[in-house]
Amino acid sequence: MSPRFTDALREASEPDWTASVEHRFVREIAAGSVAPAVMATYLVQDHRFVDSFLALLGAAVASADTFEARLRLARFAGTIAGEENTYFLRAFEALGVDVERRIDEPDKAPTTGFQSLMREAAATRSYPSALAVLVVAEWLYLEWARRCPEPLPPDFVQAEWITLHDNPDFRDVVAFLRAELDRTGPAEAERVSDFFRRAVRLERAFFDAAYEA
Ligand SMILES: Cc1ncc(CO)c(N)n1
Repeated sequence: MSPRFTDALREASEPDWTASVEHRFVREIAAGSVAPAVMATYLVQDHRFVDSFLALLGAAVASADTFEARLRLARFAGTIAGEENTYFLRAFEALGVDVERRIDEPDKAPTTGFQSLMREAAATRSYPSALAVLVVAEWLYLEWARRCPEPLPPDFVQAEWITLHDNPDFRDVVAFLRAELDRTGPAEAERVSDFFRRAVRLERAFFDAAYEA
């Protein structure tokens, strides 16, 4: 039996995939021991990631080939714009990150890298290319969050960052995105593989960057 298209993509993205889901950040957040300064640096950068991610999700809404997919993607965009953005604002408050810092802190290289990768994927106006980057972002995050054993850390900033990426609705989103890429990706396998590979490399670098002052 041939493997699923998305399983083959993940396999081809090693060793970066495993280095990401087993990253120091993941081990620390599972234990509730991410230093507040690291968490603040990470979340300031990630809020900008989410901005570009939403733009890419919009491109996927526009390029999807079925009404069902458009509905599912649009509902997911609602979750990010609502629940997830509210988490960021509560976390910034708890960590003492003010608006000036959120605006003034320079982008780190992986943040810039993601912004341009997502803009490039959106500009193709190809649904599978947009999906390739979306699948990496959501599947890889589910895979690390799933590995965090109970009990959750007492600090809500760390606990909710885990549960935002491991809950029934999020699992459903990942299953949907993977199924869509399995269905539409093989027709553009070369371009899709390239986007997937580059996105996984950036995920690893994004975690690394949280530890660089
Ligand atoms: C860098 C990064 N990758 C994936 C996700 C999940 O959307 C995120 N919030 N940030």
